[in-house]
Amino acid sequence: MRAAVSDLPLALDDVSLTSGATTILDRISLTIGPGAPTFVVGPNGSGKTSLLRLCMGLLAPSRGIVTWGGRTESGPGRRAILFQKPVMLRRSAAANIAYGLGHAGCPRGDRARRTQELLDSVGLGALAARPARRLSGGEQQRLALARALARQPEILLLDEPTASLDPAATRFVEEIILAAARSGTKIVMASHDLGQVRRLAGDVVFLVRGSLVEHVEADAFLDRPATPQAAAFVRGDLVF
Ligand SMILES: Nc1ncnc2c1ncn2[C@@H]1O[C@H](COP(=O)(O)OP(=O)(O)OP(=O)(O)O)[C@@H](O)[C@H]1O
Repeated sequence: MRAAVSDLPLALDDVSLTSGATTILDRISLTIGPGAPTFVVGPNGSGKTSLLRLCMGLLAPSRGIVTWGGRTESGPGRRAILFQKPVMLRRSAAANIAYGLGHAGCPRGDRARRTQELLDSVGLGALAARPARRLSGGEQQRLALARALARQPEILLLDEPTASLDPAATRFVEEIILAAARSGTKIVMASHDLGQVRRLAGDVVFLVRGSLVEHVEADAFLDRPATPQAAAFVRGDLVF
């Protein structure tokens, strides 16, 4: 199922995104390589979702270029993206996964077995027949992760996947994300949650009002922020 070419490194070179007179992202240069999860962090409206959409190839920059493994083509490649509120098909949990597998080119004869494996891997093996839309928020997020992982992405972009989950559900989702990272999937994840940054992140991309303020190791960001904005954000002060 995997293509031979790599989408890594994912690089933004002097990238801006504008809409009319509004600058959403302002001249960002950034290289994301393989390894531990990269976290995109910043206040509301700082451009995290827009950056993830650019990284997926869902948006084209207004200026600059985005490259995947040195290539500018923005086809679906080896990437998957998961939004905060996943959209489930009006079918069973299993059918949602099977649909993802079909899209990924999984042979029909292998789909039932792979579906069960993926459901088991996110703790939903017993809920295969449950209509997906009747699952709890945390279960739906786990199902969405399994559906995204069905495509065996090289890069998995996650937009605040635990934002509306309680601590137990958050922990479950974090474990799935870590397992994916350990098995070689590059995670690029937007989050507001500094505890989550400490638990999961390798490096941090810190945005304020569409500008890249810091791109550093997570420990450095949390313990030795180099800019006043990052220091204020880490302290929990309001950053505009
Ligand atoms: N198509 C668009 N047209 C105009 N402005 C937009 C568009 N998309 C996003 N914006 C604006 O760009 C800014 C960044 O939005 P974005 O959703 O990327 O930020 P975010 O950091 O993900 O925010 P949040 O943390 O609230 O989800 C916001 O002020 C938003 O209103």
